[in-house]
Amino acid sequence: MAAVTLGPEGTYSHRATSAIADNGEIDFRQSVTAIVDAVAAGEYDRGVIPIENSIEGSVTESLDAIADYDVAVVREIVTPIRHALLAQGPSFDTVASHSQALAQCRTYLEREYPDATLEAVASTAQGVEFARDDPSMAGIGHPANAEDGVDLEVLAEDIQDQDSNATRFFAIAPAAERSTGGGKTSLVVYPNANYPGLLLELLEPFADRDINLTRVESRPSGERLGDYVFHVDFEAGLYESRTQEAIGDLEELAENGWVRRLGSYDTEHVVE
Ligand SMILES: O=C(O)C(=O)C[C@]1(C(=O)O)C=C[C@@H](O)C=C1
Repeated sequence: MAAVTLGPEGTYSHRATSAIADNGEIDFRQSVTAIVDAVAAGEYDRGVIPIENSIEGSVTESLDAIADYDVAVVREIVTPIRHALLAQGPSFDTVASHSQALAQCRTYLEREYPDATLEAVASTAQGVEFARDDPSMAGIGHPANAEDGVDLEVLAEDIQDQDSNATRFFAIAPAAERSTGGGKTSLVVYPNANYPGLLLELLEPFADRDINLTRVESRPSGERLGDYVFHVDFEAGLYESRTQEAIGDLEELAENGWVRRLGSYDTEHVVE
């Protein structure tokens, strides 16, 4: 199975992909949108993208990409994120990492390196590559990146603001692989309407059928200010009649917009 994820080698996305790629080939892209684009075009069987972090919240580029492209979500992968600070030595003036990782280590960086310049780069592993090439830079990423090629020093481990730091990834597939089986389902709803009580009406079909929502996130539709697309995740499969009924209600409410079924899936917890 050929899979694609955020590169270069050694990102957390790469680690999550290894857990589902069955020793198949893994290729890399520099952005989430490029990954979703490649899977939608049928170039890969699977793509793995970060969706949500327990400290920093949504990875908004991922939410927008799965709303914009026709792909299926076939699995969710939850993995702990334990960051290390890696450099050639203790004298550096710039810390480079993915914006999510820099934000997850905000308290540590403000306390220990208040004068360092923070540089957001495409991924954690990319930041570590910069540190490998340049003694004035440090990177934040998984500690295993220190051993790859020229050794880097692990200056500190477990520098994330919360010990329980975890990120949720989606495994995506070409749209034809959308499944109705699984314990969870994700939808994207664009009501294209704005009136008092709209959000309440969108949630009632789930409450009425005893379906537990696990996440509701709004993203700007891009059409006009104050107009939103809603990402809704819940604990039921598309195969269930209560889910089909709830989606039927949503489709009536969104008669001027659309409801996209991303698919049903199960969760995998990856600890390493
Ligand atoms: O840069 C990486 O290593 C990634 O896989 C991206 C990413 C993210 O976008 O959230 C994944 C997990 C961590 O939360 C930090 C960064």
